[in-house]
Amino acid sequence: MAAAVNGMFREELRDAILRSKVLVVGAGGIGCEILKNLVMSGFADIEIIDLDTIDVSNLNRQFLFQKKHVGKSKASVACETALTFNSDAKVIYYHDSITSPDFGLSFFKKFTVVLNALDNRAARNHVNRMCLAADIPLIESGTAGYEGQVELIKKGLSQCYECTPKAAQKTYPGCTIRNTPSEPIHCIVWAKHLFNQLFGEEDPDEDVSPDTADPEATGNTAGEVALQAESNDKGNIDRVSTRVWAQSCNYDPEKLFTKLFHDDIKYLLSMDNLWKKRRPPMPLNWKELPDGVAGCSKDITQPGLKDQQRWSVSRCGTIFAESVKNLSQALKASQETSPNNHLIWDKDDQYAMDFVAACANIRAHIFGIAQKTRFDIKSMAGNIIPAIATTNAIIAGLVVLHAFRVLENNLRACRSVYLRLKMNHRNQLLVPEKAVNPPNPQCYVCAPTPQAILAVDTSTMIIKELEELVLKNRLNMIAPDVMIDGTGAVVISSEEGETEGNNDKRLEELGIKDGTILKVDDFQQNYSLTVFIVHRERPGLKDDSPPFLILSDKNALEPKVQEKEEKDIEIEKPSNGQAIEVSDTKKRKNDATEDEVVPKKRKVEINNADDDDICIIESNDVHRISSELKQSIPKKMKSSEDLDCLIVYDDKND
Ligand SMILES: Nc1ncnc2c1ncn2[C@@H]1O[C@H](COP(=O)(O)OP(=O)(O)OP(=O)(O)O)[C@@H](O)[C@H]1O
Ligand SMILES: [Zn+2]
Repeated sequence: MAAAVNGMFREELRDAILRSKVLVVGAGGIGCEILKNLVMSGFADIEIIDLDTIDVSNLNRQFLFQKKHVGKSKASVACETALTFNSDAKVIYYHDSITSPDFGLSFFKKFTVVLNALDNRAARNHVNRMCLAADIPLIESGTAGYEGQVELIKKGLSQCYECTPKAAQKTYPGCTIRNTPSEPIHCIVWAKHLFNQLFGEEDPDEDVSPDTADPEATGNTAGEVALQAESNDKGNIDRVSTRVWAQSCNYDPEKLFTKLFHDDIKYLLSMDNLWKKRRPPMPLNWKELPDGVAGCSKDITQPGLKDQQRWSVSRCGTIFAESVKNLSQALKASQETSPNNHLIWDKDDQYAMDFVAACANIRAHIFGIAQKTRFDIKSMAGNIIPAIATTNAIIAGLVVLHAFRVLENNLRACRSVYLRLKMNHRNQLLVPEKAVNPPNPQCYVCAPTPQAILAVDTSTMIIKELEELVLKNRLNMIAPDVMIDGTGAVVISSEEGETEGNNDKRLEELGIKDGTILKVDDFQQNYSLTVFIVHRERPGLKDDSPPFLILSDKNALEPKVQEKEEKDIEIEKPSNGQAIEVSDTKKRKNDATEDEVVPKKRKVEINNADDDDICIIESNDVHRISSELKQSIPKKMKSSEDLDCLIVYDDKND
C-alpha cells in the first residue's frame, strides 16, 4: 500500500505517515470512516477502541459493518474489514472503554496523534485530559445531522475540550411541564416523567402533579381549595406517591386516566391566575373520549404507516389502557425477583413508547396543543438527531487531513473547521476558524495550575455529594482523591474502603469551610485541581437554588496589592468567574461569565444517551442564582453583563 500512495503525498509526509502510530477512539459513524481513510492513505500502525457491539441500526452508515456482524464487537469488525483494504497495515483493536484504567498515561504516550470519534461528553473529557497529560495532539470531531466540526487540541497551543463553556442543553421550566405546557415537547417530557413515576425509577423531582409552588400561581389559594375539595379516594398525589396510589388501585386504567387527565386538570383550572392570559385546559372524561385529533378538523383517515398517523383521542385512550396493562404486568414480574426492580424507559420498547405517545397526545389535546405522530414523539423523546453518512464522511476526511498537518508538524494550520448546513456569505460550506484558538488561561483543566472555586453551603453538603455531584458529575473526574491543604487530611480516597466513613459527614464536620483549599487528584486522568471553598448559605432544603456553583477564574484568587495584608476569605471569592462548559454541544460560547450548576433535583434525562439529556430548570432559578452570586462577588464586579448569561439555550448536540 505504501507503494500505492507513493506519488500521492510528498515524500516527507508519506514517510511521516509510515512512521506514525495512531489511536482512533470510537468505531461508530465517524470512526469507521476515519479508519478506512487511514488504511487507504498508507497509515501502517493503527489502534482502535470501541466499547460497543454492532447494532442493526448502525448498518446504514457504518460501512465497515454488515448484517452478519450484528452483535459483534465494533472495534474488532472495523479492524477486520479495514485490513481487507490494506493488508499491509497493522491494526490492533480493543473492545473496551477508553476510560478504563487499562488505558493510562503510558498507553497514550505511545501515539503520534489521537483521533476522537466519540459520541459522549464523559469519554471526550477523559481523552482530552489524557492527551493533555501525555502531551499528544488530539483531533476532536463531532457531527449533528448535516453539521459537523473538527478541531485540534494540543497542550499549550490550542483550546482544550474543556476550555470554554458549551451551550446548555435544552431546558424547560418545571412549572411549564407540570402546569402550563404549550408545546408538544412539554407534554412528551411530562409523559416520560409519568412513566418513571408509575413504572420506572421514582424521582420526586420528576413530579407530574400540578405544581402549587408555581410563582405565577402564587397568592392563589384556589389550588389548595380545590385540593381539599377533590376526594382523596381518587388519589391525592400530593399526599401519596403516584406509584403507591396506582398500585393500590391495581393500575386500573380508568382510575389512572381520570386522576391524570380529569382531576388533576380540574385542579390546575382552579389555579386561575394561570389561565388569565392562556387558553385553559379541558379535563377529559374517560367515558367520552373524542374521536377528533388536535390539529385536525375531524377524525380523518390518515395516509401513511401506522407510526406516522396521528391518533384520535379515543385511540390514545385505548393505547393508554393497553400499555398500562402490559407495563404494570412487566413491573410486577420484574419485582418478583427483587422488590426494588423497576422498568427502564426505552424508546424501542413497544409498550413504553406507546404509553408515552398516548399520554403526551392526550395531554396535548387537553391543552390545545397539536398532537404528534408516534414516530415524531419517538424522535423527540429519544432526542434522536439523524446521523448522516455524508456528514460523517466529510468530517472523517477532515480529521485525517488534520492528522497529516500534525505529522508535518504544521500544527498552526490545524484551524478548527465547521461543516455548515447552508453556505455562509462567502459561499462556504466548510468554514475554517481564522487561526488556532489559544488555550483559555483560566481553564480548570489545561491551565498550568488548574484551579476552581466551589461556592457551597458547607453546613449542608455531605462528602458523598462533594464526590458524586461536584467532582464526578460536574468536574468530570473518574476516581478523585481529596486532601485538605495544610492539614493533609484525606477526606476522599479512590481506594475502596479507605474513607467510606466520611461519606455522610457534612463538609464543615471535616473542617471544610469558607477559605479551605482542597487538593484534588485524579490519578486515572493524571489530573490535579486546587479547589477553593467559598461558603454560601442556602436558605433551606426546599430552596430551589443550585446546591453549588463552580467558578474557574484563578485571578479572582489572587489578592490585590492593598489586600495582601488581610489574607482572608476575600481571596477565595470570585471576581470574574470564567464560565465552564455546561453541555456537550460542540459549539463553544465565549461570552458566559460564570457557571451555573443545575440542582440535581431539576435535572432530567429524557433519553439514554449521556450527551443528550434535557434539563429542567426553574426559570426563576437563574435570577436567584444571579442575586446570590451578586452577594458573594466583590462589588467592583457586579455588572449585569457578568451575571445575565448563566444559561445559554441551544438545541444542538454533537
Ligand atoms: N468510553 C468509550 N470508549 C470507547 N468507545 C466509546 C466510548 N464511548 C462511546 N464510544 C463509541 O463511540 C462511537 C460513537 O459513534 P456514533 O456516534 O456513530 O454512535 P453509534 O452508537 O454508533 O450510533 P448511534 O448513537 O447513532 O446509534 C460508538 O461506537 C460508541 O460505542
Ligand atoms: Zn482547557
